[in-house]
Amino acid sequence: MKSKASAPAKVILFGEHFVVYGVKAILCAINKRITVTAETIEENKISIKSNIGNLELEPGGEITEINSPLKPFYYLANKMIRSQKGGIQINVESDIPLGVGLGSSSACCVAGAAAISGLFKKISKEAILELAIEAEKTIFENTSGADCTVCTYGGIMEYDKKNGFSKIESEPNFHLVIANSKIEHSTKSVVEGVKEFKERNENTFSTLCKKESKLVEDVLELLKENNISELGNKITKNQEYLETIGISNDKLRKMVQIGQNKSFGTKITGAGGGGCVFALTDESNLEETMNQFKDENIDCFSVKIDFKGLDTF
Ligand SMILES: Nc1ncnc2c1ncn2[C@@H]1O[C@H](COP(=O)(O)OP(=O)(O)O)[C@@H](O)[C@H]1O
Ligand SMILES: C[C@@](O)(CCOP(=O)(O)O)CC(=O)O
Repeated sequence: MKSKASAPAKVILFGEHFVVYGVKAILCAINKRITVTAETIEENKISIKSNIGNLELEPGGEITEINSPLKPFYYLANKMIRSQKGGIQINVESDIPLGVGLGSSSACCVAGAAAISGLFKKISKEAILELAIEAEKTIFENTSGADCTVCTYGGIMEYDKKNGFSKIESEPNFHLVIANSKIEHSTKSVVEGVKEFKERNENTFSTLCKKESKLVEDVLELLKENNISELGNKITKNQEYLETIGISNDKLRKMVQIGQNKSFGTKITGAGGGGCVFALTDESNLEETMNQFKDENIDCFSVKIDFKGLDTF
């Protein structure tokens, strides 16, 4: 028996960090994917193969004792296999760069949850999402669940901690150029740095939260109108707020400047401190924007919104 699923990467378009303090963020899924194939096997083992390494263990192991980036897959396989005889072989194929804020971990957990559960029974998307969030918590306990949600449902969504997510139904036709600083970041430590900034600058931070909230409300209107150039101005504004809270650095600032030359607006996406920036473009300035990064030897690629989300085969 074989089961296969794939899930997309994601970008935070607006509101990272402020979302931690209750402000609404806007995220979208992008057309880079992780595909997971699961197969039942006769041997009593869980075997995981990926481009980042392999893991082979018997079922029934203690999850807290496993020290491997492939732990979420083991968690899922172990949970689904229960008392059944035999084992599971899992194969992971990815075109999402890892550890740079594009949600490779969430895509793994969502595709993994769907492929592995699919070996035993058909479950709803809601149930797959729930399983995926449980699996993601084995590597990042404090996940808000926003990343797994957008990987599951695809498209663009607004998200806040209190009300959860709500899909944005407009389908803006933009391209994002993603440029990778190749500096891996630790979301946890960057988030801690922002907390320290907040404690030292309570008034400034509270003003920024209000400004970000207003910006996000404006963006929701602009998305309905598909007003790309004005959306670009909001991206530039959002980047200023991210600079103020100290999550940028020389390399990211340089990359933002390069993106600004030809795109409608460029900003950091995700935690910052490293990771990626994205530049908003359409057909008219996509190539020129890509060339700006390439001329400076910065790794970049273009993506579109993925409206499909989780796909099962
Ligand atoms: N190709 C892959 N194969 C197996 N696991 C992967 C792969 N890509 C990502 N992962 C999982 O996701 C983790 C990276 O997640 P994280 O550091 O949060 O970065 P990101 O911002 O890309 O989600 C890895 O440690 C691993 O657990
Ligand atoms: C900084 C933050 O807003 C986003 C982090 O994004 P990422 O892990 O870099 O994809 C933290 C969070 O929302 O939990």
